[in-house]
Amino acid sequence: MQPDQQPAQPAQPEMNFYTRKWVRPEDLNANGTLFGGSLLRWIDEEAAVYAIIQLGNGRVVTKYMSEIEFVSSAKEGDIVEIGLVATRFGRTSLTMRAEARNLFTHRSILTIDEVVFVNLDDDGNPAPHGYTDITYARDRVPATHRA
Ligand SMILES: CCCCCCCCCCCCCCCC(=O)SCCNC(=O)CCNC(=O)[C@H](O)C(C)(C)COP(=O)(O)OP(=O)(O)OC[C@H]1O[C@@H](n2cnc3c(N)ncnc32)[C@H](O)[C@@H]1OP(=O)(O)O
Repeated sequence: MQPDQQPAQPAQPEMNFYTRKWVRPEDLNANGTLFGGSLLRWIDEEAAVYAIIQLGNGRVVTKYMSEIEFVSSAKEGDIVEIGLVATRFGRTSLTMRAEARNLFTHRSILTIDEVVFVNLDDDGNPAPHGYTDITYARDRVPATHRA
């Protein structure tokens, strides 16, 4: 390697935007734009499904969300895309990064650097999940939810 060359950085896993939500009248705030509570509910649900698929356990709970800044909004009839990517597999937790963006304007609506879910046992206590990396298959879907 030449002295002025930087070592290659490990590739960051790409964020996938699987979910699209149509902004309905009931999702609006008094300003006539997307109600933040609706968006956070969609993100929490999406993160729960993502965590279940990654950790192979239907019993996961939201533990922590880092700072949230709404940088733009959406209006009635817009489509909001929600993206997630796992950034850290802990012992009992999974940390994800989330982004919501407006499909029509391509503008980011918000990003959340850390959304932490905890894997629970049958008694509701944190339990080791045993995973260290992202699956792109459906191989960890809990047996109770497999066809
Ligand atoms: C395909 C199949 C579909 C199936 C079908 C789908 C249905 C899809 C339905 C979706 C539906 C929506 C579902 C939404 C999910 C809720 O809305 S859950 C409701 C809101 N959340 C709660 O009620 C949780 C309340 N909190 C608790 O019960 C306890 O705090 C917990 C979670 C049991 C953890 O207890 P604790 O004493 O903090 O445990 P502790 O061992 O200290 O920490 C556990 C882990 O959390 C981490 N942690 C603790 N504190 C923090 C913190 N402040 N920040 C970051 N990490 C932390 C620790 O570092 C540790 O991680 P690891 O190092 O082990 O990896």
